[in-house]
Formats: sequence, C-alpha cells, structure tokens
Amino acid sequence: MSARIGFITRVQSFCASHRLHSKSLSDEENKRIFGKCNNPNGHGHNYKVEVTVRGKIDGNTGMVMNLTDLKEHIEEVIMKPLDHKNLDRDVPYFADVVSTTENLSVFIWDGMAKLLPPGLLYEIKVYETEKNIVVYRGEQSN
Ligand SMILES: Nc1nc2c(c(=O)[nH]1)N=C([C@H](O)[C@H](O)COP(=O)(O)OP(=O)(O)OP(=O)(O)O)CN2
Ligand SMILES: [Zn+2]
Repeated sequence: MSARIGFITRVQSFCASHRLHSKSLSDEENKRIFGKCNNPNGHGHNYKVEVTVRGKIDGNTGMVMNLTDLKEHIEEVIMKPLDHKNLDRDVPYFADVVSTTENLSVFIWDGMAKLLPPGLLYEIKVYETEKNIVVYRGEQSN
C-alpha cells in the first residue's frame, strides 16, 4: 500500500533587534532604501517562525517525524543563536548579510536542513510583524 504524505509544523517565537543596512550601498542609498529601518541604533521585533516538514507518515510510529526532535533542532537553530540577540552584531552570519526577514528565513532553512534527514524540510515561514511575512522553501535560481 502507498504511504500517506503529511505536513507537520512547529511554531517558535523569539525576540531580536536589528538594523537594515547594506555595506555594499552608500549611507544615502541605505537611508533611501531602508528608511526608518536604517536607524543607526536599530529596532526590535517579536518574530514568529513556523517550521514545516513534509514526509511519509510512518506505518509503525504514525509520525512524519517526532515533534520532540523537531523542537530540539529549533532550539539549536533558532533559539540559541537568535533569541534576545542583536542579529547584526551577535550573529556572525549577518555581519555581511543584511538582516532582512528573507535572509533570516534562509539562515533558518540552512540550519534546519543540516539537522533534518535529507528532503524532509518543506518550509520556513517567518512573521517579522503581524503584517510582514516571508516564506522560504529552499528554492534557488541562477
Ligand atoms: N522585503 C523586506 N522589506 C522590509 C523588511 C524585510 O525584512 N524585508 N523589513 C523591514 C523592517 O525590518 C521593519 O521593521 C518593518 O517594520 P514596519 O514597517 O514598522 O512593520 P509593519 O509594516 O508591520 O508596520 P505598520 O507600520 O504597522 O504597517 C522593512 N522592509
Ligand atoms: Zn525590522
């Protein structure tokens, strides 16, 4: 009999501050493009992340994967490096990468993909605010 495919999601919130600023742009360009988000002293967000995996529902365990394991991976990839941090100053990845929600989604995707079995990670959804939401599914283009 063919296996059923399921999607499971774990939600995690964290707090962090950041500033949108690109080292490859002039100060004037940074101000024009990022506006208030380029404020030198930064600003904060209560981020919410949804991590979704997709896979076969195991006939013996009834699970796509154990949510307890997913919770532990989220602790390593999201909470330890990002919670209560200044993204630009405390997280080496963002030293030269602008801390947009798009790039934050990629950071989380790459970290989760390293810990999960190949092909299981389906989607990272980051709510920067209630109104600003980014989805990343590992896609790339040339
Ligand atoms: N493509 C992106 N654009 C912007 C990002 C981003 O990550 N990707 N981020 C920001 C800022 O970080 C900023 O904090 C957004 O906040 P704000 O505009 O205040 O948020 P809201 O739209 O939810 O607030 P309202 O003023 O209530 O509409 C900017 N752009
Ligand atoms: Zn912001």
